[in-house]
Order: sequence, then structure tokens, then C-alpha cells
Amino acid sequence: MGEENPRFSIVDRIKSFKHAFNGLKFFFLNDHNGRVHFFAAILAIGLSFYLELSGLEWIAILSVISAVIVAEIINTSIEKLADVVSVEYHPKIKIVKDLAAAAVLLCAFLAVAVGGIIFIPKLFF
Ligand SMILES: Nc1ncnc2c1ncn2[C@@H]1O[C@H](COP(=O)(O)OP(=O)(O)OP(=O)(O)O)[C@@H](O)[C@H]1O
Repeated sequence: MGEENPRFSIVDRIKSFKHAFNGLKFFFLNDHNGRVHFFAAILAIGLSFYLELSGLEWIAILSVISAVIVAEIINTSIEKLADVVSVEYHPKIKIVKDLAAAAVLLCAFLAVAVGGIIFIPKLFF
């Protein structure tokens, strides 16, 4: 918990990492979207090894994989918070959830475009 001007503490920093890893574990093990993203990432990384990507191609693939997963984690987090704020239908919750989903969609479009540019020529031409 944040207090005004707290003293720096290694133990607190380690606890923050623990909480963050806890979030990752929750996302990849318990969340359906998280599981789908985990397997999609494994597939893309496997294909990248198989096709022996260049350094820059690896950077592009790892960047878009991370972007999609980060967007989905934030989306999931916003959905969970929104469900606590209002279980009932609320027009503003709809906008909030749709905006968070839009962020994931944009990242997914980018990932498909980058994946297509890199993988299609190597697989089919
Ligand atoms: N409380 C609410 N008030 C208004 N609209 C809502 C509410 N809950 C969900 N929605 C609408 O339903 C859509 C889907 O919401 P939901 O929380 O089910 O997410 P989801 O995309 O199905 O995620 P997941 O598959 O992870 O459960 C939202 O984008 C929003 O348009």
C-alpha cells in the first residue's frame, strides 16, 4: 500500500515482483483469453525458431506478441474492476469495456499484419 514518502525497501520491491508474477500466473493459468494467448505465443515462437528468423524479425515478432499479451492483461484487469464497480448493465461500463477490448483488437491486427509480412513469404514463396 502506498504511504506518503515511504522509505525504499528491497523487501517491498521483492513483494511487488511477487504480486506481478502472481498476476501473470493468474492470467496464463486461470483466464481463458490468457491460455489462448499463451498457446498462440508458443506457436509463433516455435515457428520463428523453425524459420530461423533474423534478429530484427525476432524483435518484431516478440514485440507484437508482448503488445497483444500486455493489452489483454490490461483489458482483463479493467473487466474485473468494472465487474466489481457495476454488475448491472451501465452505459459507461459498456464504453469502458469496449475501449479496453478495442486496445486488444488493434494489437491483434498489428500482430496479424507483422506475422503475415514475416511468415508468409518464408512459408509459401
Ligand atoms: N456491466 C456492463 N454494463 C454494460 N455493458 C457491459 C457490461 N458488462 C459487459 N458489457 C458489454 O459486454 C461486452 C463483453 O463484456 P465481458 O465482460 O463479458 O467481456 P468479454 O469480452 O466477454 O471478456 P471475457 O471473454 O474475458 O469474459 C463489453 O465489451 C460490453 O460491451
